[in-house]
Amino acid sequence: MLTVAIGTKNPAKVDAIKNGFEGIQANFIPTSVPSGVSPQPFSDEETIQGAINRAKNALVLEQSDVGIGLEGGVVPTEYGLFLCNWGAIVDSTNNPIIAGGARILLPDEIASELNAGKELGDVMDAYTKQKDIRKNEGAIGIFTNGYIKRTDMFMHVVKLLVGQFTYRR
Ligand SMILES: O=P(O)(O)OP(=O)(O)OP(=O)(O)OC[C@H]1O[C@@H](n2cnc3c(O)ncnc32)[C@H](O)[C@@H]1O
Ligand SMILES: [Mg+2]
Repeated sequence: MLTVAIGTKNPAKVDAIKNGFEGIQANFIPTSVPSGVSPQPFSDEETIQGAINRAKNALVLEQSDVGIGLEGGVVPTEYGLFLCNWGAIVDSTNNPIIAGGARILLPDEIASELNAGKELGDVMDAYTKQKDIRKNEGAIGIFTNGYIKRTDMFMHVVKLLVGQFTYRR
């Protein structure tokens, strides 16, 4: 059976990966690996690099057939600060395949906290007076009023990855 190393133990990401591998029998191994980028990535490039690093680190650590990494970040634009999300999938033969997720603008009061150096996960917990928003509906779930939760958004990314991966194989 295909072994898939997952470069995180965050349940919002792990569930997205398990559900995104629709129709494929696989053994999933969530594992803690370094992203190799800052805890709060601040560009598409840095967020992509984090996703690729997680995928490669997980593959090597677990000696699996496939490694997969998901990374959240933000991107400053003239419209404000966007949430961004990226994923990467690797096997031992291929260059990583990458795919991006939905993006929405963060409210200015959240953006200013991030610009001051805080991590979105911590800011969201303080803003909502809840714990571990990042492991549950996420910022995207809060600001879309629950219409798109973090795991839904990441599952879409995972399907983009798995689809490209199986097409090329
Ligand atoms: O355990 P890991 O896999 O690291 O999961 P994480 O929730 O920290 O996720 P990322 O490292 O990919 O996200 C980078 C930062 O952005 C935060 N973040 C990203 N998306 C978020 C969301 O939708 N809701 C809350 N925090 C989010 C997260 O807490 C980190 O501070
Ligand atoms: Mg993190």
